[in-house]
Amino acid sequence: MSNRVFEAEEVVEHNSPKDLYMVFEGKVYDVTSFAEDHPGGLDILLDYGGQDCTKSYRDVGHSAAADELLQEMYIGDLKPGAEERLLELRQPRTEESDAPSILLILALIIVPAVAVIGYMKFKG
Ligand code: HEM
Repeated sequence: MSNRVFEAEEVVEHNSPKDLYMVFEGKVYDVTSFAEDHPGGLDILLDYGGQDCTKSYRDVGHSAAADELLQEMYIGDLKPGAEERLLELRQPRTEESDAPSILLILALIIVPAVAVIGYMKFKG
């Protein structure tokens, strides 16, 4: 069976924590299931979501165990020569969730609370 070949256009779409592809040495890996457990953190992986991580992966000096893990997540090959196209298509990171941030929730509680307290003090 021949390996699936991915276009750069397809790989770049997979750049969120729940759908995360990465390219290493011309091969495409679906690291979604592992991303949350990455010892180096999810955040650093998201920086390479849908992108080539060959250099950074090597620079960290990942262990043979890490290499094996990576092989288990292999899903196909990047179209030959498409690395440059990947960079051209680089998209802004997709954030973890579209739920409102904790800061926003706090602001929504604190602002009315301060307003009510202020009003009560003002009334005497
Ligand atoms: C794409 C698949 C990846 C896999 C399967 C993977 C796997 C692992 C594993 C198993 C470790 C534990 C140490 C070791 O065994 O070497 C680790 C550590 C680490 N990884 Fe990755 N990694 C991946 C990608 C990356 C990328 C793209 C970066 C970006 C720079 C990165 C940064 C790190 C860092 C900084 C640590 C060290 C964490 C620490 O010891 O505090 N990893 N990774």
